[in-house]
Amino acid sequence: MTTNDAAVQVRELRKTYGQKNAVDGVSFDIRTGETFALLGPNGAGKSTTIEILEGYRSRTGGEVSVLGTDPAKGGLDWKARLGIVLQSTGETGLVTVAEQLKHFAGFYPNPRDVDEVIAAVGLEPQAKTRIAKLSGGQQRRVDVALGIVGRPELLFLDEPTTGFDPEARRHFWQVIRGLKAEGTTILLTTHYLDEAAQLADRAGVIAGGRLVDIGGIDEIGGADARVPLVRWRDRDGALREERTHEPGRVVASVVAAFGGEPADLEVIRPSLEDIYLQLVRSVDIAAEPEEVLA
Ligand SMILES: Nc1ncnc2c1ncn2[C@@H]1O[C@H](COP(=O)(O)OP(=O)(O)OP(=O)(O)O)[C@@H](O)[C@H]1O
Repeated sequence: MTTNDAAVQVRELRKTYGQKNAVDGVSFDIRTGETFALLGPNGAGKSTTIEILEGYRSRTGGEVSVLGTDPAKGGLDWKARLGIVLQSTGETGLVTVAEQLKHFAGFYPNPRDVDEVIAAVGLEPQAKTRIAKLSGGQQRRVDVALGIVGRPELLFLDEPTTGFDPEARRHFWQVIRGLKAEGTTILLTTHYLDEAAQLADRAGVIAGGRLVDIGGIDEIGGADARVPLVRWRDRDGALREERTHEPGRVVASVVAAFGGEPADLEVIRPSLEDIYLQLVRSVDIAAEPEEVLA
């Protein structure tokens, strides 16, 4: 099932926990050098999928290839080609940031320079601080540093910026863009849709263990979901809206009809978050009767 430019291939992946279908027939590819975002609400099955790809979790069914290897059979050489930032590692060690990174760098054949990694994640002032004394967001940066110190071919980032302040998130995005430019393949999960829009080339949306959409980050939800919305308030106070490919024309005609500025006029271009929410809500509604019967 291997084609040369796919770093990850997943076919009909299934994972059950007792009666629960956590992952229910998911298929997708991640091309080499691509940043792929796996999006979905809490409990959708993202972490389970990622942990199977990382070789940390067994699967119930389906086929998986990661860098040409079945993760269930991946040895140390294969693991050394991966970088992993788990959802929460809770790095609370008594060692310093630099010591921990040096220790981890020793596990890899061709690690990055530890000082460079510390600078990349913005922890230079804390390099000699014990990890246990760092703030939550700073500890998260240590997790990210540990994920990239081995110069991975494939980097798994499971909600990497949770707890980051806004400036740290933007700094982190720059780090990821640098890794992308070097050719690193990245699988990202995040609940920050702006983060996915900033970083990902393609995305898959997973809900209830199923892939509900997949495509370029600008294609998720379909073209119709991106049609701008013009909204304004009528003279009688009612909110009016019109979806249109020509918002300028609609605004002009509304202004002309008003003979002036209409109240609460806005042109809304749906963000990835708007589109994602619509997609996930429509799946929720469709799934409701089944959930009740289950
Ligand atoms: N070890 C486990 N035993 C039983 N059920 C589990 C286990 N791990 C996950 N689940 C269940 O499987 C489903 C998928 O969980 P998963 O952690 O993969 O979701 P997720 O998309 O990563 O969610 P989040 O965004 O909250 O991290 C959930 O219903 C969860 O309760």
